[in-house]
Amino acid sequence: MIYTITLNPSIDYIVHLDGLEIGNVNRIKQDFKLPGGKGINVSRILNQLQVSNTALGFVGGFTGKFVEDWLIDEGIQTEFTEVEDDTRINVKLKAGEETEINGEGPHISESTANEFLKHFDGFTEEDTVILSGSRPKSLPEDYYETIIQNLVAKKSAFVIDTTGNDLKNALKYQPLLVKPNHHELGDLFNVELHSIEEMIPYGKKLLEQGAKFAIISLAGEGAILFAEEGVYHATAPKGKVKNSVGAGDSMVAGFVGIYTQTKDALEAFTFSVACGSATAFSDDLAKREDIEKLVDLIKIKKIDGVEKNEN
Ligand SMILES: Nc1ncnc2c1ncn2[C@@H]1O[C@H](COP(=O)(O)OP(=O)(O)O)[C@@H](O)[C@H]1O
Ligand SMILES: O=P(O)(O)OC[C@H]1O[C@](O)(COP(=O)(O)O)[C@@H](O)[C@@H]1O
Repeated sequence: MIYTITLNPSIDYIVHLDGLEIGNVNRIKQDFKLPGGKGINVSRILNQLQVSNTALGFVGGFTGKFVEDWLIDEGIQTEFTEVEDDTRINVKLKAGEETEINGEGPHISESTANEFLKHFDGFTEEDTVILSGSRPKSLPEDYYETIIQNLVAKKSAFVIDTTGNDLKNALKYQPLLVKPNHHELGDLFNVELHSIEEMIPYGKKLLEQGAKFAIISLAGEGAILFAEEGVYHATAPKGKVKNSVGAGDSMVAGFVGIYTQTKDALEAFTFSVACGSATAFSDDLAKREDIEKLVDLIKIKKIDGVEKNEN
Protein backbone atom coordinates (compact mmCIF):
# COMPACT_ATOMS: atom_id res chain seq x y z
CA MET A 1 0.00 0.00 0.00
CA ILE A 2 1.09 3.58 -0.61
CA TYR A 3 0.60 5.99 2.31
CA THR A 4 1.01 9.76 2.34
CA ILE A 5 1.78 11.63 5.52
CA THR A 6 0.80 15.29 5.87
CA LEU A 7 1.83 16.51 9.32
CA ASN A 8 0.39 19.94 8.57
CA PRO A 9 -2.62 19.85 6.20
CA SER A 10 -4.42 23.03 5.17
CA ILE A 11 -7.33 24.53 3.39
CA ASP A 12 -5.75 26.40 0.49
CA TYR A 13 -7.74 29.59 -0.08
CA ILE A 14 -6.81 30.68 -3.62
CA VAL A 15 -7.70 34.31 -4.26
CA HIS A 16 -7.51 35.97 -7.68
CA LEU A 17 -7.31 39.79 -7.67
CA ASP A 18 -6.67 42.32 -10.43
CA GLY A 19 -4.07 43.91 -8.19
CA LEU A 20 -3.18 44.10 -4.51
CA GLU A 21 -3.05 47.45 -2.75
CA ILE A 22 -1.70 47.14 0.77
CA GLY A 23 -3.69 49.36 3.17
CA ASN A 24 -6.78 49.53 0.85
CA VAL A 25 -9.95 47.44 0.38
CA ASN A 26 -9.26 44.92 -2.40
CA ARG A 27 -12.13 43.08 -4.16
CA ILE A 28 -11.77 39.40 -5.09
CA LYS A 29 -12.27 38.46 -8.76
CA GLN A 30 -12.49 34.70 -8.23
CA ASP A 31 -11.70 32.35 -5.35
CA PHE A 32 -11.29 28.62 -4.64
CA LYS A 33 -11.26 26.72 -1.33
CA LEU A 34 -9.31 23.48 -1.76
CA PRO A 35 -7.85 20.82 0.50
CA GLY A 36 -4.10 21.36 0.75
CA GLY A 37 -0.89 20.23 2.34
CA LYS A 38 1.76 18.41 0.40
CA GLY A 39 0.91 14.78 1.21
CA ILE A 40 -2.79 15.43 0.65
CA ASN A 41 -2.04 16.80 -2.81
CA VAL A 42 0.07 13.69 -3.50
CA SER A 43 -2.87 11.47 -2.44
CA ARG A 44 -5.25 13.31 -4.75
CA ILE A 45 -2.98 12.97 -7.80
CA LEU A 46 -2.23 9.30 -7.04
CA ASN A 47 -5.99 8.80 -7.00
CA GLN A 48 -6.25 10.45 -10.43
CA LEU A 49 -3.62 7.96 -11.64
CA GLN A 50 -5.81 5.18 -10.15
CA VAL A 51 -3.14 4.32 -7.60
CA SER A 52 -4.84 3.29 -4.38
CA ASN A 53 -3.43 5.06 -1.31
CA THR A 54 -4.20 6.06 2.26
CA ALA A 55 -3.74 9.60 3.61
CA LEU A 56 -2.34 9.94 7.15
CA GLY A 57 -1.69 13.09 9.18
CA PHE A 58 -3.17 15.41 11.78
CA VAL A 59 -6.50 17.19 11.21
CA GLY A 60 -8.65 19.26 13.55
CA GLY A 61 -11.81 21.36 13.75
CA PHE A 62 -14.14 22.43 10.93
CA THR A 63 -11.22 23.04 8.59
CA GLY A 64 -9.86 19.55 9.20
CA LYS A 65 -13.32 18.10 8.52
CA PHE A 66 -13.45 20.00 5.20
CA VAL A 67 -10.15 18.39 4.15
CA GLU A 68 -11.13 14.89 5.26
CA ASP A 69 -14.63 15.05 3.69
CA TRP A 70 -13.17 16.22 0.37
CA LEU A 71 -10.76 13.27 0.22
CA ILE A 72 -13.48 10.78 1.17
CA ASP A 73 -15.76 12.24 -1.55
CA GLU A 74 -12.98 11.60 -4.07
CA GLY A 75 -12.72 7.98 -2.90
CA ILE A 76 -9.36 8.33 -1.09
CA GLN A 77 -8.86 6.28 2.06
CA THR A 78 -8.02 8.37 5.13
CA GLU A 79 -6.72 7.43 8.57
CA PHE A 80 -6.21 10.90 10.04
CA THR A 81 -5.37 11.55 13.69
CA GLU A 82 -7.64 14.14 15.35
CA VAL A 83 -6.18 17.18 17.12
CA GLU A 84 -8.07 19.82 19.11
CA ASP A 85 -7.02 22.97 17.22
CA ASP A 86 -8.27 23.81 13.74
CA THR A 87 -6.29 22.74 10.68
CA ARG A 88 -4.65 25.88 9.20
CA ILE A 89 -5.90 27.97 6.26
CA ASN A 90 -3.17 28.95 3.76
CA VAL A 91 -3.86 32.01 1.63
CA LYS A 92 -2.56 32.09 -1.94
CA LEU A 93 -2.89 35.53 -3.52
CA LYS A 94 -2.80 35.68 -7.31
CA ALA A 95 -2.46 39.31 -8.27
CA GLY A 96 -0.06 39.17 -11.18
CA GLU A 97 2.64 37.70 -8.97
CA GLU A 98 1.85 34.77 -6.63
CA THR A 99 2.07 35.51 -2.89
CA GLU A 100 1.59 32.75 -0.31
CA ILE A 101 0.72 33.11 3.39
CA ASN A 102 1.06 29.70 5.04
CA GLY A 103 -0.19 29.14 8.61
CA GLU A 104 1.81 27.61 11.42
CA GLY A 105 -0.63 24.77 12.05
CA PRO A 106 -2.36 23.38 15.15
CA HIS A 107 -0.74 22.38 18.42
CA ILE A 108 -0.09 18.63 18.59
CA SER A 109 0.34 17.18 22.07
CA GLU A 110 3.13 14.73 22.94
CA SER A 111 0.65 11.91 23.52
CA THR A 112 -1.07 12.50 20.13
CA ALA A 113 2.32 12.61 18.41
CA ASN A 114 3.28 9.28 20.05
CA GLU A 115 -0.10 7.75 19.20
CA PHE A 116 0.46 8.60 15.52
CA LEU A 117 3.65 6.48 15.45
CA LYS A 118 1.59 3.32 16.17
CA HIS A 119 0.39 3.46 12.55
CA PHE A 120 3.67 1.93 11.47
CA ASP A 121 3.47 -1.16 13.71
CA GLY A 122 2.04 -3.35 10.94
CA PHE A 123 4.01 -1.91 8.00
CA THR A 124 6.14 -4.19 5.77
CA GLU A 125 8.51 -3.99 2.77
CA GLU A 126 5.36 -3.94 0.59
CA ASP A 127 4.58 -0.41 1.80
CA THR A 128 5.80 2.92 0.40
CA VAL A 129 5.32 6.06 2.47
CA ILE A 130 5.48 9.63 1.15
CA LEU A 131 6.32 12.22 3.82
CA SER A 132 5.58 15.71 2.59
CA GLY A 133 5.50 19.28 3.78
CA SER A 134 6.32 21.31 6.84
CA ARG A 135 6.33 20.05 10.43
CA PRO A 136 4.10 21.93 12.90
CA LYS A 137 6.35 23.64 15.47
CA SER A 138 4.80 21.71 18.38
CA LEU A 139 6.18 18.42 17.04
CA PRO A 140 9.71 17.48 18.14
CA GLU A 141 12.50 18.61 15.80
CA ASP A 142 13.43 15.00 15.09
CA TYR A 143 9.83 13.85 14.46
CA TYR A 144 10.38 13.15 10.75
CA GLU A 145 13.54 11.21 11.63
CA THR A 146 11.60 9.17 14.22
CA ILE A 147 8.96 8.29 11.63
CA ILE A 148 11.68 7.32 9.14
CA GLN A 149 13.44 5.12 11.71
CA ASN A 150 10.11 3.32 12.27
CA LEU A 151 9.75 2.80 8.51
CA VAL A 152 13.34 1.63 8.04
CA ALA A 153 12.81 -0.92 10.85
CA LYS A 154 9.86 -2.30 8.86
CA LYS A 155 11.83 -2.19 5.55
CA SER A 156 9.16 0.11 4.05
CA ALA A 157 10.34 2.43 1.26
CA PHE A 158 9.93 6.15 1.85
CA VAL A 159 9.98 9.40 -0.11
CA ILE A 160 10.55 12.75 1.57
CA ASP A 161 9.60 16.14 0.17
CA THR A 162 10.47 18.76 2.72
CA THR A 163 13.21 21.32 3.28
CA GLY A 164 16.23 22.17 5.47
CA ASN A 165 17.45 19.88 8.23
CA ASP A 166 14.44 17.56 7.99
CA LEU A 167 15.49 16.76 4.42
CA LYS A 168 19.23 16.71 5.17
CA ASN A 169 18.81 14.24 8.06
CA ALA A 170 16.60 11.94 5.98
CA LEU A 171 19.18 11.27 3.23
CA LYS A 172 21.25 8.76 5.22
CA TYR A 173 18.14 6.53 5.54
CA GLN A 174 18.14 6.11 1.74
CA PRO A 175 14.86 7.63 0.53
CA LEU A 176 13.50 6.31 -2.75
CA LEU A 177 13.05 9.92 -3.92
CA VAL A 178 13.68 13.50 -2.82
CA LYS A 179 12.29 16.45 -4.82
CA PRO A 180 13.60 19.86 -3.85
CA ASN A 181 12.91 22.69 -6.30
CA HIS A 182 16.01 24.58 -7.49
CA HIS A 183 15.68 27.22 -4.71
CA GLU A 184 15.41 24.52 -2.03
CA LEU A 185 18.46 22.70 -3.50
CA GLY A 186 20.50 25.91 -3.20
CA ASP A 187 19.27 26.52 0.37
CA LEU A 188 20.16 22.94 1.34
CA PHE A 189 23.81 23.44 0.37
CA ASN A 190 23.97 27.16 1.16
CA VAL A 191 24.73 28.19 -2.43
CA GLU A 192 23.03 30.22 -5.15
CA LEU A 193 22.36 28.16 -8.25
CA HIS A 194 21.69 29.94 -11.55
CA SER A 195 21.93 27.26 -14.23
CA ILE A 196 21.33 23.55 -14.78
CA GLU A 197 25.13 23.05 -15.09
CA GLU A 198 25.61 24.57 -11.63
CA MET A 199 22.88 22.33 -10.18
CA ILE A 200 24.32 19.03 -11.43
CA PRO A 201 27.05 18.59 -8.75
CA TYR A 202 24.53 19.36 -5.98
CA GLY A 203 21.93 16.97 -7.36
CA LYS A 204 24.64 14.29 -7.43
CA LYS A 205 25.39 14.99 -3.79
CA LEU A 206 21.79 14.03 -2.92
CA LEU A 207 22.48 10.59 -4.41
CA GLU A 208 25.91 10.31 -2.78
CA GLN A 209 24.32 11.10 0.57
CA GLY A 210 21.75 8.30 0.19
CA ALA A 211 18.80 9.12 -2.10
CA LYS A 212 18.04 6.54 -4.83
CA PHE A 213 16.47 9.19 -7.09
CA ALA A 214 16.42 12.98 -6.88
CA ILE A 215 14.27 15.30 -8.97
CA ILE A 216 15.12 18.99 -9.04
CA SER A 217 12.09 20.88 -10.29
CA LEU A 218 12.58 24.04 -12.34
CA ALA A 219 8.97 25.32 -12.67
CA GLY A 220 8.42 26.32 -16.35
CA GLU A 221 11.89 25.01 -17.29
CA GLY A 222 10.91 21.39 -16.48
CA ALA A 223 12.97 19.23 -14.16
CA ILE A 224 16.21 17.26 -13.75
CA LEU A 225 16.25 13.59 -12.72
CA PHE A 226 19.33 12.19 -10.95
CA ALA A 227 19.52 8.40 -11.07
CA GLU A 228 22.29 5.80 -10.84
CA GLU A 229 22.23 5.54 -14.67
CA GLY A 230 22.72 9.27 -15.26
CA VAL A 231 21.25 12.76 -15.18
CA TYR A 232 18.27 13.63 -17.39
CA HIS A 233 16.52 16.88 -18.22
CA ALA A 234 12.82 16.97 -19.09
CA THR A 235 11.23 19.93 -20.79
CA ALA A 236 7.93 21.25 -19.43
CA PRO A 237 5.16 21.74 -21.97
CA LYS A 238 4.06 25.30 -22.71
CA GLY A 239 0.62 26.36 -21.49
CA LYS A 240 -1.32 28.98 -19.55
CA VAL A 241 -0.48 28.74 -15.86
CA LYS A 242 -3.68 29.01 -13.79
CA ASN A 243 -2.43 27.95 -10.36
CA SER A 244 0.94 26.32 -9.70
CA VAL A 245 0.13 25.48 -6.04
CA GLY A 246 0.58 21.72 -5.75
CA ALA A 247 2.64 21.38 -8.97
CA GLY A 248 5.62 20.01 -7.01
CA ASP A 249 3.40 17.59 -5.07
CA SER A 250 1.88 16.42 -8.35
CA MET A 251 5.40 15.60 -9.59
CA VAL A 252 6.07 13.45 -6.54
CA ALA A 253 2.78 11.60 -7.06
CA GLY A 254 3.49 11.05 -10.76
CA PHE A 255 6.94 9.60 -10.12
CA VAL A 256 5.98 7.34 -7.22
CA GLY A 257 2.69 6.24 -8.75
CA ILE A 258 4.32 5.05 -11.98
CA TYR A 259 7.65 3.86 -10.53
CA THR A 260 6.00 1.57 -7.97
CA GLN A 261 4.07 -0.07 -10.82
CA THR A 262 6.72 -0.26 -13.59
CA LYS A 263 10.13 0.25 -11.90
CA ASP A 264 10.95 2.34 -15.00
CA ALA A 265 12.51 5.58 -13.75
CA LEU A 266 12.32 7.44 -17.09
CA GLU A 267 8.65 6.59 -17.62
CA ALA A 268 7.99 7.67 -14.04
CA PHE A 269 9.91 10.92 -14.65
CA THR A 270 7.86 11.62 -17.79
CA PHE A 271 4.61 11.20 -15.86
CA SER A 272 6.01 13.24 -13.02
CA VAL A 273 6.60 16.28 -15.25
CA ALA A 274 3.23 15.77 -16.99
CA CYS A 275 1.48 15.74 -13.60
CA GLY A 276 3.32 18.89 -12.43
CA SER A 277 2.53 20.86 -15.59
CA ALA A 278 -1.08 19.62 -15.80
CA THR A 279 -1.59 20.94 -12.26
CA ALA A 280 0.07 24.28 -13.09
CA PHE A 281 -2.39 24.61 -16.00
CA SER A 282 -5.46 23.90 -13.75
CA ASP A 283 -7.32 25.90 -11.07
CA ASP A 284 -7.40 22.84 -8.80
CA LEU A 285 -4.96 19.91 -9.03
CA ALA A 286 -4.83 18.15 -12.41
CA LYS A 287 -7.36 15.57 -13.53
CA ARG A 288 -6.31 12.28 -15.16
CA GLU A 289 -7.32 13.45 -18.68
CA ASP A 290 -5.24 16.67 -18.33
CA ILE A 291 -2.20 14.57 -17.38
CA GLU A 292 -2.68 12.09 -20.23
CA LYS A 293 -2.81 14.92 -22.79
CA LEU A 294 0.65 16.15 -21.74
CA VAL A 295 2.58 12.86 -21.44
CA ASP A 296 3.60 12.70 -25.12
CA LEU A 297 4.80 16.33 -25.08
CA ILE A 298 7.51 15.72 -22.47
CA LYS A 299 10.96 15.38 -24.05
CA ILE A 300 13.72 13.78 -21.99
CA LYS A 301 17.44 14.12 -22.75
CA LYS A 302 20.43 12.60 -20.94
CA ILE A 303 22.66 15.49 -19.91
CA ASP A 304 25.32 13.75 -17.80
CA GLY A 305 26.54 10.36 -16.52
CA VAL A 306 26.78 9.91 -12.76
CA GLU A 307 30.14 8.71 -11.43
CA LYS A 308 29.73 6.13 -8.70
CA ASN A 309 30.77 7.33 -5.25
CA GLU A 310 33.89 5.27 -4.36
CA ASN A 311 33.48 5.70 -0.59
N1 LIG B 1 5.06 27.70 -15.69
C1 LIG B 1 5.02 26.36 -15.83
N2 LIG B 1 4.86 25.81 -17.05
C2 LIG B 1 4.86 24.49 -17.23
N3 LIG B 1 5.02 23.61 -16.21
C3 LIG B 1 5.18 24.10 -14.97
C4 LIG B 1 5.18 25.50 -14.67
N4 LIG B 1 5.36 25.69 -13.34
C5 LIG B 1 5.46 24.44 -12.80
N5 LIG B 1 5.36 23.49 -13.77
C6 LIG B 1 5.48 22.02 -13.62
O1 LIG B 1 5.43 21.67 -12.25
C7 LIG B 1 6.68 21.11 -11.83
C8 LIG B 1 6.99 21.55 -10.42
O2 LIG B 1 7.05 22.96 -10.37
P1 LIG B 1 7.97 23.76 -9.33
O3 LIG B 1 7.39 25.14 -9.28
O4 LIG B 1 9.39 23.63 -9.72
O5 LIG B 1 7.73 22.94 -7.98
P2 LIG B 1 7.38 23.42 -6.49
O6 LIG B 1 5.86 23.60 -6.53
O7 LIG B 1 7.78 22.27 -5.63
O8 LIG B 1 8.14 24.69 -6.23
C9 LIG B 1 7.70 21.55 -12.89
O9 LIG B 1 8.79 20.68 -12.95
C10 LIG B 1 6.83 21.55 -14.16
O10 LIG B 1 6.66 20.23 -14.64
O1 LIG C 1 3.71 22.42 4.52
P1 LIG C 1 4.13 23.71 3.84
O2 LIG C 1 5.58 23.72 3.46
O3 LIG C 1 3.68 24.92 4.62
O4 LIG C 1 3.37 23.74 2.44
C1 LIG C 1 1.97 23.65 2.39
C2 LIG C 1 1.48 24.19 1.11
O5 LIG C 1 2.13 23.51 0.07
C3 LIG C 1 1.18 22.96 -0.82
O6 LIG C 1 1.06 21.60 -0.50
C4 LIG C 1 1.62 23.17 -2.24
O7 LIG C 1 2.95 22.71 -2.41
P2 LIG C 1 3.75 22.80 -3.78
O8 LIG C 1 3.21 24.02 -4.52
O9 LIG C 1 5.19 22.90 -3.38
O10 LIG C 1 3.46 21.54 -4.52
C5 LIG C 1 -0.13 23.66 -0.55
O11 LIG C 1 -1.23 22.86 -0.82
C6 LIG C 1 0.00 24.01 0.91
O12 LIG C 1 -0.69 25.17 1.23
